[in-house]
Amino acid sequence: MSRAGGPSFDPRDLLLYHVTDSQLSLPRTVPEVVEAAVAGGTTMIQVRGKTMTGRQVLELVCEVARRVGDRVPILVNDRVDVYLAARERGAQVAGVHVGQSDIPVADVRALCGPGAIVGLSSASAEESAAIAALPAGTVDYAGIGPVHATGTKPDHAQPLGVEGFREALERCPVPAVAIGGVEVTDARSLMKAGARGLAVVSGICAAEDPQRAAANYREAMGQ
Ligand SMILES: Cc1ncc(COP(=O)(O)OP(=O)(O)O)c(N)n1
Ligand SMILES: Cc1ncsc1CCOP(=O)(O)O
Ligand SMILES: [Mg+2]
Repeated sequence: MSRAGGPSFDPRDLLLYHVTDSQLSLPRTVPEVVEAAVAGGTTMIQVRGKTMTGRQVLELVCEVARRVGDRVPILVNDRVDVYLAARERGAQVAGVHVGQSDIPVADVRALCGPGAIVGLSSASAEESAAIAALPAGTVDYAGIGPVHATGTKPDHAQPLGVEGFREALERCPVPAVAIGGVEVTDARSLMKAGARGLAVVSGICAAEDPQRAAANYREAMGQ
């Protein structure tokens, strides 16, 4: 669907969605890891910096966008203000991902406009079903999880497992990625369950070779 104000969302971009983590990327920088991951087949990036200041996240988003913003969509985790400031600076940044406790997604859509890509987290069939009650075009995609327990998000909800993921996906009116402890060995079952893609933090940025890691996910997905 084409929307005024920016590029339209292509669900195929969800295929291998890398969410960044500065600590897990060490000793490499996030932009270094992102460049390697994109070379290996990552199709979308979310800059997530839970312990960083707004200023630090803004600088990071602009640097990541400068390096790969013309190749894959760059989203900002949580921070609508950072997204808007990055756009104001001319950075190629595509949207925002929020969760159930962040700024309500309808407000995110209103602030970012119709051209932004807006993602919402779901941790259950009920949260997925609630997306259908929102005005059409509010949410472009959902991040459903955690599939497995993960140390990357200490405050995560009860893990769904692949069967719980399938149930939450069945009620979801928008394309969805699986997130949370997703390893290469999960790729086939999650895609078979209907995931449009996999969202991965540590599996890519903590890997010795992030480019190879991204390529391994793509191979395991058969795409
Ligand atoms: C693709 C994707 N899905 C889910 C999340 C989790 O978002 P949220 O629940 O807001 O948690 P934080 O990431 O903000 O800790 C995500 N970031 N990306
Ligand atoms: C951001 C987020 N939301 C649910 S689980 C999670 C962290 C996923 O990280 P990892 O891929 O390292 O398990
Ligand atoms: Mg959040």
